[in-house]
Amino acid sequence: MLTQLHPSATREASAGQAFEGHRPDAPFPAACAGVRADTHAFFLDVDGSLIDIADHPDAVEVPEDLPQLLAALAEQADGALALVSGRTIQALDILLHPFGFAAAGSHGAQMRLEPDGRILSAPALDTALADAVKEVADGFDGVFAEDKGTAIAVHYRAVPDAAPSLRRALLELLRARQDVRLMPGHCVFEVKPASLDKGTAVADFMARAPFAGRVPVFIGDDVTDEAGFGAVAARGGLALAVGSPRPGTQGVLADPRSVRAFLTHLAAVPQQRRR
Ligand SMILES: O=P(O)(O)OC[C@H]1O[C@H](O[C@H]2O[C@H](CO)[C@@H](O)[C@H](O)[C@H]2O)[C@H](O)[C@@H](O)[C@@H]1O
Repeated sequence: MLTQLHPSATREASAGQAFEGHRPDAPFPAACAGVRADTHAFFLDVDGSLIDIADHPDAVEVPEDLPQLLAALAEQADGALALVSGRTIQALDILLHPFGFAAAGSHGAQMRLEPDGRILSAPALDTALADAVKEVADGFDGVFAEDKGTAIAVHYRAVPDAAPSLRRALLELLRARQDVRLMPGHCVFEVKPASLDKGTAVADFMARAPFAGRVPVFIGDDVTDEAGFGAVAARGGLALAVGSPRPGTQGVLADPRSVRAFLTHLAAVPQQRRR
């Protein structure tokens, strides 16, 4: 599924490109052998997997041809490609303009499953909780809260030493709550619905076309991706870590550049076969 946020998006994707900027620095892990665009479904984490981590969420640099590369692979996979991110789907659409990919946002609290581009969303966190989380964040110099509606990320990248006391304060705040949980990520603590994660997102996608019947592949770099790794493993799929091995992964791609090289390879193979 690829929503046309821009009228020429699908036509541009169909044209096919070489994506010359993404050459692998090293051979792909052995676990990648046999992965094909026409038989597999692709679940892709964004920050730290498709794009490099930056000092601030707004400071990330998206390689110029990444949207086009993802669109080309989505087309080769008959739409069986979804972004599975902690960011909101609206934020993903801005980063990957002009395309609106199938996506899970806010760690599964938002889902875009249908070709009409509609976003299904869990209820926003209650205002009292959101305000209390922001108050905790405001109590730490260099910490800031990113309110995503359905989840709040509390970022401490500028002050890593604050992590233990920040975590204690947030856990104390959530002590009586069963409906939300605190999830750690890269220099961030996320307050999010307890029942939704990247694993529930993968399960939702895999239950419907064009994902159903394909072998799922999840690529991610963080503890927040582990539910996604588990969901693909439960369906006979492949979990690939980025950077260093993570529990439940069968191979490691060195960095986002290597991930893009692998996706470039996958997008190119069927095109070559067709000639
Ligand atoms: O699930 P992901 O696609 O990996 O998104 C996870 C979070 O990404 C963003 O924060 C992270 O990336 C920032 C930019 O590189 C970095 O500054 C921050 O320290 C990281 O935690 C995003 O802001 C969050 O909302 C996402 O949940």
